[in-house]
Amino acid sequence: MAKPVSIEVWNPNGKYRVVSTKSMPGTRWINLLIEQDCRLEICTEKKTILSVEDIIALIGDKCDGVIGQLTEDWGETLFAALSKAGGKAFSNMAVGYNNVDVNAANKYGVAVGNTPGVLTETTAELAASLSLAAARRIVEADGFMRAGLYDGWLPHLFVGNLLKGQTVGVIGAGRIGSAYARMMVEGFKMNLIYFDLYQSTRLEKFVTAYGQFLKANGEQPVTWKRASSMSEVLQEADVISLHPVLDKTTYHLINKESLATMKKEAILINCSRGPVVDEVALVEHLKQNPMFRVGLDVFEDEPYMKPGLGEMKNAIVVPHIASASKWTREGMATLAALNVLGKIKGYPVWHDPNRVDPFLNENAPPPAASPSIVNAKALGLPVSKL
Ligand SMILES: NC(=O)c1ccc[n+]([C@@H]2O[C@H](COP(=O)([O-])OP(=O)(O)OC[C@H]3O[C@@H](n4cnc5c(N)ncnc54)[C@H](O)[C@@H]3O)[C@@H](O)[C@H]2O)c1
Ligand SMILES: O=C(O)[C@H](O)CO
Repeated sequence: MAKPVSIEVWNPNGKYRVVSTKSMPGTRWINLLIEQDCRLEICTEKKTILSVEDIIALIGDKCDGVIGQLTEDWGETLFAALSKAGGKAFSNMAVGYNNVDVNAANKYGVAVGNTPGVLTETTAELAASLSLAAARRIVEADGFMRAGLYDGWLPHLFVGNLLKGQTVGVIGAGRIGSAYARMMVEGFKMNLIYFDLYQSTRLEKFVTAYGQFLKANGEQPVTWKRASSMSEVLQEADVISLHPVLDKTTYHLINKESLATMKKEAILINCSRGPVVDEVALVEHLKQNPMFRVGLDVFEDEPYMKPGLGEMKNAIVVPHIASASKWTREGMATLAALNVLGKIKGYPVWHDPNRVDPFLNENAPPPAASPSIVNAKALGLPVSKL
């Protein structure tokens, strides 16, 4: 028998019971649900990561939909429990859904939502921040200053890397990877090399046009190259940022062998998912190559770091905050709530998950659709014609 879990209740007499496993930023998502006759229960348990047992207790005997988090294990057990309680809607409050077994959701006919687009620029900005912080050794220098070690300007003090004219490498040039590439190319006049399973024509066009602009103004034009393999990117780039989805093709993409092919003074950024990098191999590489630097937002066994990582001066580590801007987090909450609401109300699925702006406009009612359902096709859900 699962232990009861503490909750806060909104609109107790609502017809549809929706559960959110965490409190989420903003109030728009709450209002949108209660205006549409939902009784909303928000879990108020103090512990950060809820167990499967906790979530089963939250689902209870009758539940129409759940908004969950990327830290939760949404597999067979939870989808079976949700389906038994009459629920057909789940949404992660995240764009990544590697914590969700979509096949299990399909088996129980549960729609799985995610929150693309609203976090693209925010996440790319954190990847750019880590790139700059690593290149210019900002965290090390800050620690030095606070420790009272600064006793005057010196020619060799915290010398780092100039980005201008260097090559930025992007692995996974989807929404976030492309936004990051544009920031680094336009902001720092870096050349681009990227690897993705698909061609990113818009990104290529952008770099070409910016290169032409620079040339017309008497500056060195920036260039782009689509690599035919990931190893080409690792060998050629000075700064490499990882932005693929996590699946079996990207697990430990960066490992002992691939690290060995990178430049000794390269910078590696990971704002995708921890297991894309073999963290044990990375720690060893950082020890052997003091001029190699990393900026990590995600870790292989979150919330833990592999032994030794926290002591490395050439590593910058932050706690999975890439999407943590107020606008983005409130928007993620809105999209997640609307994914669940849309399925409960029988709305179609939005036609383009890359263009979710209409759902984020606070001055207008959202479209009658679920913004992004990743298994819409498998479940045969209708698509909005708007
Ligand atoms: N750190 C964070 O807080 C944070 C925030 C947002 C997203 N993310 C992660 O970033 C990922 C990407 O998000 P997005 O919105 O850009 O998704 P996206 O689907 O637009 O982009 C992912 C890209 O990866 C590519 N890809 C897939 N397999 C590949 C492979 N084997 N090699 C190279 N490229 C491959 C895809 O073709 C696609 O272009 C998410 O899945 C999530 O895990 C993390
Ligand atoms: O996948 C995601 O959305 C992130 O990891 C959290 O923003």
